[in-house]
Amino acid sequence: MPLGEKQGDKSESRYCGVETQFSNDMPQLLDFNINGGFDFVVAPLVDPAYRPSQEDFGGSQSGALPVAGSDLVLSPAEWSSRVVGKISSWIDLDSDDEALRRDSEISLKREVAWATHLSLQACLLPAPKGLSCANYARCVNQILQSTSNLQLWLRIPLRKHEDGEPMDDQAFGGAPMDSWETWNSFRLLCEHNSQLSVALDVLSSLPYPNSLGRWFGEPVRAAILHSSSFLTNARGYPCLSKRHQKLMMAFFNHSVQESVQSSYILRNIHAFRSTVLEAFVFFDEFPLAVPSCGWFSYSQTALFAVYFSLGNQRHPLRPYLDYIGYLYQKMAPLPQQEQYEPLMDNLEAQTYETFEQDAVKYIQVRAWIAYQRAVSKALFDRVPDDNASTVTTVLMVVGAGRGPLVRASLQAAEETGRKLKVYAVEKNPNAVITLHSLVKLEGWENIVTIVSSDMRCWNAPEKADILVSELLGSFGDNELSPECLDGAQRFLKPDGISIPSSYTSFLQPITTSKLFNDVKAHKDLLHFETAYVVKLHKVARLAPCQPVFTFTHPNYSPNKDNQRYTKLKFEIPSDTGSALVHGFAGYFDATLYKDVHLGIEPSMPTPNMFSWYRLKVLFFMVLQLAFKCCYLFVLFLLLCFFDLIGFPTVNTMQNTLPGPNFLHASTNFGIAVQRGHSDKRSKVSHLFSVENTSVCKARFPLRSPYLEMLWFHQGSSPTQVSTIIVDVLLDLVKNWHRAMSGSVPFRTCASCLTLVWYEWCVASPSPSPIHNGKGRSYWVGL
Ligand SMILES: C[S@@+](CC[C@H](N)C(=O)[O-])C[C@H]1O[C@@H](n2cnc3c(N)ncnc32)[C@H](O)[C@@H]1O
Repeated sequence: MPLGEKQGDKSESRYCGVETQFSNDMPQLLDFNINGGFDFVVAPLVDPAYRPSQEDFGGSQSGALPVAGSDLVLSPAEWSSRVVGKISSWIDLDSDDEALRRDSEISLKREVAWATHLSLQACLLPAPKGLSCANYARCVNQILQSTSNLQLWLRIPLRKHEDGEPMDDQAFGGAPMDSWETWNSFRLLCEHNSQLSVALDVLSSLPYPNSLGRWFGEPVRAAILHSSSFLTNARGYPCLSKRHQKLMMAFFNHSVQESVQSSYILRNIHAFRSTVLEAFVFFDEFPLAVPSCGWFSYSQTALFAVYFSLGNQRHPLRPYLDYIGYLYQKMAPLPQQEQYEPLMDNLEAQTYETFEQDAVKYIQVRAWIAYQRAVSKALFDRVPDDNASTVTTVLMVVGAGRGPLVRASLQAAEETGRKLKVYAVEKNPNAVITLHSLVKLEGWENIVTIVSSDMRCWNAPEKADILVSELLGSFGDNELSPECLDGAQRFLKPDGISIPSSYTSFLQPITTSKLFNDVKAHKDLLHFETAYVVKLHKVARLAPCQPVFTFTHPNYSPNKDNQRYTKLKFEIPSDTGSALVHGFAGYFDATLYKDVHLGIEPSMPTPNMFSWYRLKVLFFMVLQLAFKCCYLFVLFLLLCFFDLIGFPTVNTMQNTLPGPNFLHASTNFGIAVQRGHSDKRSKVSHLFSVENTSVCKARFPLRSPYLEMLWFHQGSSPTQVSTIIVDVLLDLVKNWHRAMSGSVPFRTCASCLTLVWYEWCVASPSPSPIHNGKGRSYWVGL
């Protein structure tokens, strides 16, 4: 039964399963639990008492696996939609016991092969038993290479040893202090395979919030809630602590799965029940199906009988299920915009393109309003009331596009009662056609002059009082606004006003397995060097944003230079633990004029603005309702008029570091960023990327995890693409050399570290690659 049907809810967080013991009667097992309200079972596929080595001593004469029924006992649809295979939990591939290790490997492979044969969607892998999981990961990686549809969920206890806490290394087989590190090692050894994800065991005590936050950037497919994590309320029903509730909500919101285990509740009712069932709450895409009827296996029958005798036909875990359903229902209804989010994750989908078009339109609507306010304020400052009817202000919209800023400027003039003369400068001839028809349509011929030209080479007939432009990218300057405006400011009066007057870019390190895997799927470096505009959703923001570059206009500095270099040091909260930086989120904030801002930097409250996310929500809600209720539309317009709705911001993932940019950030780290123009053909930089960081950490301790990044920006033409080059501190490079030259096997080394030399060629249309000796060489396309 889904936890709740919410309008527009397509999330994976609505389904709830139950972990069962081994039963050789799958139909009965399924029937009992589905009738009990669960959507699926997580069931062992093979008798846990079985060991492959028994066969050597005649333990199994048949050669067949002691499985939970043949493939024919359930329909293919039931196997696929109702059963998650639980791989034998005794498996320990890193055991010192040779026989156990060998049995483990054989069993793991056989059970997964059986699950594949049954067409299961997923299997739950047991948690790594100890600190070392290299052989386990190697074996899983091998399996993943030959499986295409099966998802493997690695069970990981949600625990991290905090300072001052007593050590409890017995739990989960002596798992390490920070289970995130176990997961990180494992997935790195499995090369970020997208079929490998996490099933988090949520225990009664939770790590600190910052360390919990790391999981939101990880592919958590299931959360397993243990009944021991529940409290009992005054009426005797199970409930969760505030912290657990908050975590659950966060999981729901991230479409992460949550799971609950039930030993506590069952033990309260009847001793043996604690070994019978464990409850899961899953948020997954298991389709609903009408379960077939059946009867119960011995243990299930016994359990059921006890319930009958208690006069209670409910599943013993039903109160827990109901409580989770209640929490889910308690969440605010999903905004309509959320329906589009999955589309936004996939930048290449046509549906995303369609949605993006709408979002862009809305962003523009909001921008125009902010621009109108900025122009109004500038007009008030420029022309005193007494001169309003006599002085004509010359305003140039440079990069006019299809005319929205021309319209915003004329509306500002009307609003302030100032006289305006507008030049609309646009280099795109197609947009100029639209501009001409707009001017004709609106009857602006006497006020607006259209100039079809590049602003940098246009000879203006007169100088402007106000220069209005919107050439900003999501990372501020990345669409070459500084270079264009520097070219245009020669036709701004010395005391003239530029709108925007300044803008700043921001960076923030993030963990985001999802986006990383999407980029990695392209299997080339080019995609790692691309900046993506995405809705950041499944990300862990590891440290607060930091400002990167600021540009101010007009810029009359004698040494005007758009090259920039800065170093950023990110402070990761001390209770976070280790973290993996997949990339950086980029943002901007622009001052249009005085207190009028446009921005998407999340932590900086921009006056009278909402985030893009919330505004997008507002837009879709209001627009749809407007068709139904005119007054709401009027309300929307009023809000716009009084600027109570701010400009929508676009959250952006700027994958600004080229290559797979990993940095094991168990301590704070920094990057250095340079922006600018280089015409030296001989300019060679080093790109250092650290992959498989835990291995890297173990073999080459990064004494100073400090990454230097040089960012060169093609400064001359907006039509040319800029490139980003990373330089790395020498000690990191030395580590790499040391690894290459000896002790470490090449393969391991190559998967850990990649050192690439770039040549950055401004002039050459086909830059020549520089060979880096033992490493790979790449082209840098400009
Ligand atoms: C981001 S769009 C903004 C368009 C419009 N102002 C709006 O708000 O919809 C930037 C516009 O500037 C134009 N543009 C960019 N560089 C230019 C240049 N050097 N000279 C003239 N127009 C330019 C582009 O063609 C594009 O139409």
